Amino acid sequence: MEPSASPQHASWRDYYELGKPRVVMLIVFTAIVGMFLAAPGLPPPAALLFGTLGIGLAASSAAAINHVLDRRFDAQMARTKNRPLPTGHVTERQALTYAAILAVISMTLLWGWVNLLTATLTFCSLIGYAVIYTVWLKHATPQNIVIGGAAGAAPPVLGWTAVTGHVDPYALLLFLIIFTWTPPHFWALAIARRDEYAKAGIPMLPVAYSTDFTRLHILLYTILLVIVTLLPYLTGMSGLIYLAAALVLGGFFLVRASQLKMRTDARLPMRTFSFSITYLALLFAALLLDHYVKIRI
Ligand code: HEM
Ligand SMILES: CC(C)=CCC/C(C)=C/CC/C(C)=C/COP(=O)(O)OP(=O)(O)O
Repeated sequence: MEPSASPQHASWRDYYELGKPRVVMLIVFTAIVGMFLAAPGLPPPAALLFGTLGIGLAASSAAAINHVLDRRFDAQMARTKNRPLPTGHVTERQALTYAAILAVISMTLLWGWVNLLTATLTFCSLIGYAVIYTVWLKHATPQNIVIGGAAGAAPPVLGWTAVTGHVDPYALLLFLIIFTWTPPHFWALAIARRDEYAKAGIPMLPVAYSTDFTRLHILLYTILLVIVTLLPYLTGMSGLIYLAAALVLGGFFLVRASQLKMRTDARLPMRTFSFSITYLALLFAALLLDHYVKIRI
């Protein structure tokens, strides 16, 4: 075994990877947008700072637990086999200790400096992803990511409650957007990685049914997503800047999803997956911009 593969050589980079930093960055961004939308002016600095840190650390802790619980499956897939646990760079004990430290800091910040509701909901999201999705849902049903998507959709609600202390119906609209976005986001990748999921025995939609069936469902969810993204405008939460962004971005997503349905070009699934990430980042950026530069007719 290479010296670098020994647990004694776990580097900061291995720990950084355990927290799935790129996914968590977008999750944290959606939480921050929730905080800004919850406040008429600017959110209180303590809620902004400790809320952001607390939610980000909880999401990273959940991701580290996912690395531990999924280590045997990760070892079987090309996409995940170089993660810190399958390579032996980090031991299970090290990863769990790291996850526990992050979770304790997160809960201390949220409970102590934000509010109990945000701490409780964040803890539920952590358990939802790290345990309920990873251990049970992922292996139980091809609807795994539809149901498990609730944990990933929670952050804007967490951001909102960090500022107001209550769950607002507008925050639930943001939840609904991410909840509806998750199936096209993940299933596009699942088509590209279908054979690996099949090899690992994980019943993702393209494995349990077919890639054709999955392509159809990506298109159907994308149509639903475009409709759901109109709700912030229709309910008066957001103005015309947001509406224009939702329509343009939604139009591009529909084109991508339709191409994916109609063509068998092998590059399309990963292009759709990458686009889904840009889409969500820009949609939430538009919500934020619109909150401060509101144009109405
Ligand atoms: C149950 C819900 C979700 C599932 C099953 C899922 C699945 C995945 C998978 C399998 C990857 C590839 C990761 C890798 O190769 O390391 C990924 C990447 C990504 N996901 Fe998700 N995702 C979900 C929710 C979310 C949410 C809620 C967000 C953000 C709001 C998000 C943002 C991202 C980003 C930014 C990446 C790219 C990471 C990179 O560049 O390595 N995902 N997702
Ligand atoms: C606020 C809070 C605590 C939220 C936690 C939510 C969270 C971290 C969601 C991440 C979603 C995600 C990366 C799923 C990957 O699925 P997978 O684990 O099946 O993918 P993989 O095969 O890449 O590991």
